[in-house]
Order: sequence, then structure tokens, then C-alpha cells
Amino acid sequence: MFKILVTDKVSEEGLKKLYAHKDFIVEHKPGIAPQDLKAVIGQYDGLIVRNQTKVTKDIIEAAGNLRVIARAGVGVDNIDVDAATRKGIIVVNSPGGNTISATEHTLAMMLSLSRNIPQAHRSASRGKWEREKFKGVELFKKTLGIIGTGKIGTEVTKRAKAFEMTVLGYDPYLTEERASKLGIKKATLDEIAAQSDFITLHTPLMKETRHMIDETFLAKTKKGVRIINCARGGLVDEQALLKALKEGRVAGAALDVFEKEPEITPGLLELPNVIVTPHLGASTQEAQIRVAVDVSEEIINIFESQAIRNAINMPQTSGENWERMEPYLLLGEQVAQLGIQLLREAPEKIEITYAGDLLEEDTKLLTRTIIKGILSHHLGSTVNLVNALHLLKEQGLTYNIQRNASFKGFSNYLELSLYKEGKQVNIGASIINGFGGRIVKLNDYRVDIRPEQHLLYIRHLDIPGMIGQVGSILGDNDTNIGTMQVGRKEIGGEAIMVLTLDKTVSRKVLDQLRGLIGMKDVQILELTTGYTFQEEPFVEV
Ligand SMILES: NC(=O)c1ccc[n+]([C@@H]2O[C@H](COP(=O)([O-])OP(=O)(O)OC[C@H]3O[C@@H](n4cnc5c(N)ncnc54)[C@H](O)[C@@H]3O)[C@@H](O)[C@H]2O)c1
Ligand SMILES: O=C(O)CC[C@@H](O)C(=O)O
Repeated sequence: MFKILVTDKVSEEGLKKLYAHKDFIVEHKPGIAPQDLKAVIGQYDGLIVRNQTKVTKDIIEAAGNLRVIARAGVGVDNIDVDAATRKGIIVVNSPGGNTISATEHTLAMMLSLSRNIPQAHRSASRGKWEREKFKGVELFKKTLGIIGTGKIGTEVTKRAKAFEMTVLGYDPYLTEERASKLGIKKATLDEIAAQSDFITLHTPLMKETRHMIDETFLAKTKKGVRIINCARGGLVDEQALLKALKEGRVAGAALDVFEKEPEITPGLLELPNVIVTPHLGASTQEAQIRVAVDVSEEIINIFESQAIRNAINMPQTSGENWERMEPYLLLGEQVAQLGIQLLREAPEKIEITYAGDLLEEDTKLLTRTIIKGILSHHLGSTVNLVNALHLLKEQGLTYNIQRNASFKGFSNYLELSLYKEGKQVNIGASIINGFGGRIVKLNDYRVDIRPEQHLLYIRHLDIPGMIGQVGSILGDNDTNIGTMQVGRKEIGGEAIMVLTLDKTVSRKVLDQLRGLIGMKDVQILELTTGYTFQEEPFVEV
């Protein structure tokens, strides 16, 4: 049973799949204090949060069993993703579950701001009838500057077009082609500042975007601009905004998010042209169900080893990509295990080559699988797909990927080369239709080896009687040979034998084999992943 802890208010209806699943127990501790969370987190395999719980490094370090932190929403700024990555914990979110709600909230804020709705409501509900005081402005024919034309920015665009606004978009990823498809003008930040009557922000909060609306930007804005922020608090320098509002350069601001939530910079609320909501962008019944459904499915996928769609600290995989890549992931791990055992020590350089059909695939997850397979040999179960690249870097190692378009011979091919102080190991492998994964190259030798649990790798002189002697020693010691591959480069030169065995051999047998005249090296190779004694059914093509 996997124990999942929910520490923020997350939709019960959206979590139904988790409740109903036989492998999960879901516990709720909403509002748990940080020190209490730290004390209990070690008991849980998964944690679900919205944005109230701060999942700090301290808490992550205390989380001995945790495999996943799921954010029921978009922004993961309340989670120390780096600390989670170092610990090998997957962080997932729901990137699209609240897009429409946040979009509609942005439009609601823009309309409320332009027509003074909250202020007029307050006045009217106090018995006043101040029609002149709350005269507003239309959106019709006004220019809207959208900073960040991702999911929410795009949806806001569509709705602003319905109001017949002219839309300017600024986003490093906005191309002319996409802008014209959306019916908007691609602009620079300065153009947005100079031309917009309304500016709305839809970027994540990062080093580059923190205080993007600052004194310098505000000084360039058209007088009377109205600013809407339903994205992240730190995007706007609240002190600079306060000053621009007081000076009258900015005619109004609608804010759903703040630099230090739940605090609001003193002075802002005293201004008559500032309207606020307490981070309500995603607070609709529909969005809350959607985000909870999304993270429940992701958690089930993670524990059932299915494709994960929305991991923050792992490559994304679609279900289709996962299905095509699954056999390669297994083969990649086996190649890595063989490679590192053959090298016998930690590599100083790693090279991975992809060819054939693999050139058409997203191989990021395969690369991580191979790196994980290599590192696990020395670092054990602390390595997983989340932290493999981080741990590699920590070891001061790099890897190099080659994509070989001129490779011929197999319809798909991957090769791992490991290097250490003049020593090199090369393992080539392919998925052969109808036969599954095969090792097809071992150092300089062409081979055809089905990866199995117990392998024996023998280097010897190419002299008569060697195969017989090896067979006899194994037979005398009750060790059945499954398959045997032999190879040599030249008559009388160095040759290899690779045997698959039904069980591993003892040190005594190894010593007997090593004692044979002409024997150069005998090495046991063990695969811990996905070995099979069953031939896959033949698939006609
Ligand atoms: N108020 C809420 O409750 C609420 C709800 C949902 C999302 N959000 C926030 O809204 C924001 C947008 O969410 P989304 O789902 O549209 O994200 P998204 O990832 O789909 O889009 C973000 C866009 O910002 C762009 N961007 C990044 N750096 C930029 C820069 N320096 N200048 C201009 N554009 C830049 C990216 O290229 C991307 O296109 C996020 O901060 C998210 O956390 C808030
Ligand atoms: O209400 C929430 O959970 C916050 C939503 C929003 O800020 C997000 O990033 O998804």
C-alpha cells in the first residue's frame, strides 16, 4: 500500500480515483504546521499540495520514502524542486487544469477594473448612488498588451478579440506565424509599454521575470494604462506600482497575486483604483476537480510505472511515446549494466549513440535510463530517473550523445561507450522484430546475445579445445549453458565467448576456468532488470 498525504484543500471529487484504487491510502492533514509535516513526512510515499504548503528543502530531506510531490495546480514555486530532484523525488503538476478559470478571472478583473465594479458595489451597498463617480472605460478598440502568450495568455487573447480589442503579445516563444494565427501583433516589451491601454501578465515567476513591471517599465507606459496581474506576485514591483498609481501614470490595477501573500503592500488598498482578490484565479469548482483528477492520475501512473505526462523534473512522455520506447528503456538499462560491469570501474567519459528508428524518437528518457543504469552500479538505489543527471554532474561526469544518420545494418540501434584511463568498452544493441532486445556488438566483436540474468564473458586465445574445456568445467559443476556466442578477429588471435547460464557460477568454477591454458579473462555479468527466459512470440511483418 502506498500512503499519500494531502496537506492543502484539494477537491475530494477530483481525488476519487486515488480513493478507489486498491494500492493507495489517502490521508488529509490540511493546514499542518511545517514542523509537524517534517515529523510525519517520512511515513508517506506521495504528497499532494496546492500552494499553501511550503515544501521546503528541510521537509524534503526528512522525506525518506517520498516518491512524488504533486502540485494540484500550475506554479511549483512553493516546492523546492532542486531539493526534490537531488533526492530523486518526482514533482508533477497539472499544467492545464486551471487555465480556463485563470483566464476567466483575468477577464473578470479587467472588466471590473474598467467599470469600477467592486468600488461601485461597495458604495451602492452602503446606500449611496454615485453614478458619476464610477464612470468607466470600454474595452472596445482599446489596446491590450499580453506579456506571456502561453496557455492562459492565449486564452485571454481569444476572449479579448471577442471584445474587439487590439492585442499585442510579448513572449520569447511567440513567432510571427503564431501571432498571426492568433490575430495579434508580436511586440517588444517597450512597444507594449508605449501602446497598451491595458497590460496583463501571464508568465511564470523566475529570475528573469521577477519585477519585470518595475519603475523603468512603468516610466515607459502610456499615461492612464491599467495593469492586471493574475499570474504571480513577484512579477510586479508593488512599491513601483504604488508610486505610478499615486502619480496617475497608471489609472488602475487589478491584482490577484502578491509579492508576499497573504500580505498586500501597505498603501495599495487605500487607493480607490486598485482592486484585489486573494489569489482566486484557479478557485472554481471545475478547475479544482480537474487539477485533482490530473494529479491523481499522475500519481497512479508513477506507482504503476506508466508514462508520466506532467513531471517538472523529468522528461515528458506521451502514452504513445512510452509504448514505443518501453522496449528500448529495458534494453538501455541492460546495456548500461553490462557496460559498467565490463569496464569494472567508474567511467570518466560516457558516449551514447542512437541510430535508425531511434532518430525519430524523443530519447531523453532513454538517455536518463542508461545513465541511471551506469550510476546504479556504484551508487545503488539512491539513483533514479529523476536524479540521474544531477548525480552524474555531481560526480563531475558528462555524457555525449551522437545521432548517427548514416548507420546501416539494423533498423534501430543504440551503442554505449564507456571510457576510463585508456580503457574503452562498447556495447551495441538493437530491438529485433519478433525477437526482442539483443546485444549485437561487444567491444570489437559482432554478437547476437539475448540479455539474460546470468552471463559469462570469456576472453581467450583462439586455440583448439577451448570451447570443450569450458563446457566440461561448467557441466561438471552442474551449470547448464543456455546459449553460447563465440567470436574471433583472426585465427590464433584473441577470441571471446559469451555464455548465458541458468545460474551464476561459484568462485571455485571461476578459478578453474581462469586456470585454463590460453585463458585471458573470465567475468561474470549479471543483469538485474527485465531478463527473460521466454522467447517473444514471432511477429510477421
Ligand atoms: N492566479 C492563479 O490562481 C493562477 C492560476 C493558474 C496559473 N497561474 C499563473 O499564470 C502564469 C501563466 O500560466 P500558464 O499556464 O499560461 O503558463 P505557460 O507556461 O503556458 O505560459 C507561460 C508563458 O510565459 C512565457 N514567458 C517566459 N518568460 C517570459 C518573459 N521573460 N517574458 C514574456 N513571456 C515569458 C513562456 O514562454 C510561456 O509561453 C503562471 O505564472 C502560473 O503560475 C496563476
Ligand atoms: O489556487 C491555487 O491552488 C493556486 C493556483 C495557481 O496559482 C497555480 O499556479 O496553479
